[in-house]
Amino acid sequence: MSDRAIEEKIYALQDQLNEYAHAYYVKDAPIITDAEYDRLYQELIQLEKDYPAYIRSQSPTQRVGGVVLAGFEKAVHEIPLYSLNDAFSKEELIVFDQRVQKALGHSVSYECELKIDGLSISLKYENGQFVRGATRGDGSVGENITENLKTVRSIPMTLAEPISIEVRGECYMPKQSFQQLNEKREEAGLETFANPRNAAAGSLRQLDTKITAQRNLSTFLYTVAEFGPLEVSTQEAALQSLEALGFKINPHRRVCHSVDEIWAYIEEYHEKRSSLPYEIDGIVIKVNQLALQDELGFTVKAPRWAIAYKFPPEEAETIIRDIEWTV
Ligand SMILES: NC(=O)c1cc2c(=O)c3cc(F)ccc3oc2nc1N
Repeated sequence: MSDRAIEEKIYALQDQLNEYAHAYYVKDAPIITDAEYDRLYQELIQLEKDYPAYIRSQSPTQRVGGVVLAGFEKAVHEIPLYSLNDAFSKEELIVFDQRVQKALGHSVSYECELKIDGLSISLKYENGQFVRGATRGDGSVGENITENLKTVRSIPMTLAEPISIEVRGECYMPKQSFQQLNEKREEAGLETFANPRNAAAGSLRQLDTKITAQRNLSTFLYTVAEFGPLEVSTQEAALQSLEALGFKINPHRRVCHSVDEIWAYIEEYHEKRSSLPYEIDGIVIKVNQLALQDELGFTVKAPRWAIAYKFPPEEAETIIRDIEWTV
């Protein structure tokens, strides 16, 4: 075969395996069997060994890590990552809604999303290529964990469009992976992680990225640092654009038009919480229209156009149930 033909064969195989991985890790909808994927993957491993010149950074073989870092560099966030104000009752949501309506002079619709209990991350792309990944840190300066995030299979190395954009979201460890990891650590006499969030944080802070690669981390992206590159006018449309670009977006979101609708959504997912394959600690409620978000702006530490409703801690509910029982 000519060099040109070999190059084309290897690039085509890399692209094909990336498409299968996207279906599996981002869409949760595999299109071929694991055995078929492994067979093609082994074929690519052999071809890249024979022709290393054709190993591209976005090849699926580069997801397994292997870089051992000396430490993490600082990563400056040009656009700060804010935190959310919290609400713990329906009454506090009513106050939030009234404050929004008063500031805008009219009622608004809200995008409600599950509040994933993971680690905030920021992903930077230039002309469609992944160039930097960072933790939130203090909101202005985080840690550069690009090499670790390259091993997170749901994070695309190449976007569907060659745009330059910075997206933000949550990196998390699925509950099942968390249980399996702790079982292994227990057997090895290692300290176990307290919860999936700590396990995800510990996995992203590994200096040996081969270890990160084995932790089965995943992501849900939920916002862009600035909406310029996307021609969208609502949070819902922004999420659909991020999905079209190749990001993993949480499907359990809902546009609500009143606090009662928001509260119905909260009760529904408080019920469903234990059946989800990942931890959530509440619900995030955002003004859906992006122009209205801009009008409301931010306080020193948080957006005025969003609030996080936090579920009551589970153990508290157990105690209350026990007390009722003894009466
Ligand atoms: N954990 C989450 O699942 C989640 C977190 C945030 C934020 O922290 C957040 C912070 C802001 F300043 C603005 C919007 C946000 O939207 C968010 N949306 C989410 N779904």
